[in-house]
Amino acid sequence: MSIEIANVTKQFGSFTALDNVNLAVPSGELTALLGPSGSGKTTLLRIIAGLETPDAGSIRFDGEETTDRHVRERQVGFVFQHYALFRHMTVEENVAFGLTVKPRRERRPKQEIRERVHELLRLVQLEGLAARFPSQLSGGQRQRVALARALAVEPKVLLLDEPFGALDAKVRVELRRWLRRLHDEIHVTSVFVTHDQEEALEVADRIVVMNRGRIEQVGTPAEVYDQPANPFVFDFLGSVNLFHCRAEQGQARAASPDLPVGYVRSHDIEVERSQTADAVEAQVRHIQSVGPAVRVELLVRGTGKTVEAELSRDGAERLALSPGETVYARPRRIQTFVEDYQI
Ligand SMILES: Nc1ncnc2c1ncn2[C@@H]1O[C@H](COP(=O)(O)OP(=O)(O)OP(=O)(O)O)[C@@H](O)[C@H]1O
Repeated sequence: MSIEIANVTKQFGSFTALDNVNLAVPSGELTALLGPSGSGKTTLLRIIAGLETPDAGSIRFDGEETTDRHVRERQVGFVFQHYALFRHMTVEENVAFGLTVKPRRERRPKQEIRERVHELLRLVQLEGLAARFPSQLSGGQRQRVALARALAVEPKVLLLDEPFGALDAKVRVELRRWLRRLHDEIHVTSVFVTHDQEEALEVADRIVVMNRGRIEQVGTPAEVYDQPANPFVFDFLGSVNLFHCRAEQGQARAASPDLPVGYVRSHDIEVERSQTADAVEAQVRHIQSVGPAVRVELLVRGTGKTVEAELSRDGAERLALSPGETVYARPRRIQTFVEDYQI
């Protein structure tokens, strides 16, 4: 089921939460709505769900006008950050819930519901835990139950609002990989809200970058990361360092304060012991190991500005840097934008 969002605007009092948003969500894809807090991601998801009505614009499911349809008729499944499982029900009963509360004429026979629930528990890899209560599960297991419950009613669209937001970092990473594999199996059109760039880059087929109620860019993870449409997207998707330089086919040329500002990712800064044409002189301020990488904070000579280079452990060992030393920072890959933007 495809979703088309056309000219959607939503105000809360005088505050514009969504400002003329247009978006096409292709059928069967996993789309991430990514943006900082307050950018309108949840509001857009709730409008797709039918939990919120837009002030203007329309929502179509497979080309069919859905804007005034009740949430129940839209056939959407939800998973929220805080697993809203029924505490007094077992895992099996939780997953079966949507099927057992259907009107009698639509309800399937008990045995069929049981089979469907067990099929779903197999899918979310929780078959052995059917008889447990939510309090006897880990956070990650609860979210998988919530997902199985959402899928039980065979939704046409699956909506997930920060589904792993309340989990610790390691479980988050495991679950997002698992969600990606699950989506590859079931292919239900899914929209996923997150403010975590890494999560969006790793999980989604397509990323919608939002900012202040507007869409800044829509693209594949590689497109938004490698070809950001503007400085906001560049900034939101990773580290930013500003260099005064001229970009020639992505290569930095010279470094003088009179040249325009270019945007460089930390891992695209080369630290060298000797001066080259496109490098700036800098002093090592701080060196920090972060897992497999080493971050080096550099004070650029004559500007008072700092940049951060991210080196591999091997690279850092070869350089054997110490704080206070003079080095040369050379941007390998540089992005410039016509529009002026202050970070
Ligand atoms: N019911 C409401 N009444 C008033 N303002 C609201 C309401 N719902 C959302 N807002 C405001 O609209 C803006 C967008 O909110 P929304 O929840 O869509 O953002 P978000 O991008 O999902 O943020 P977060 O990542 O923090 O959840 C926020 O500034 C929020 O305070």
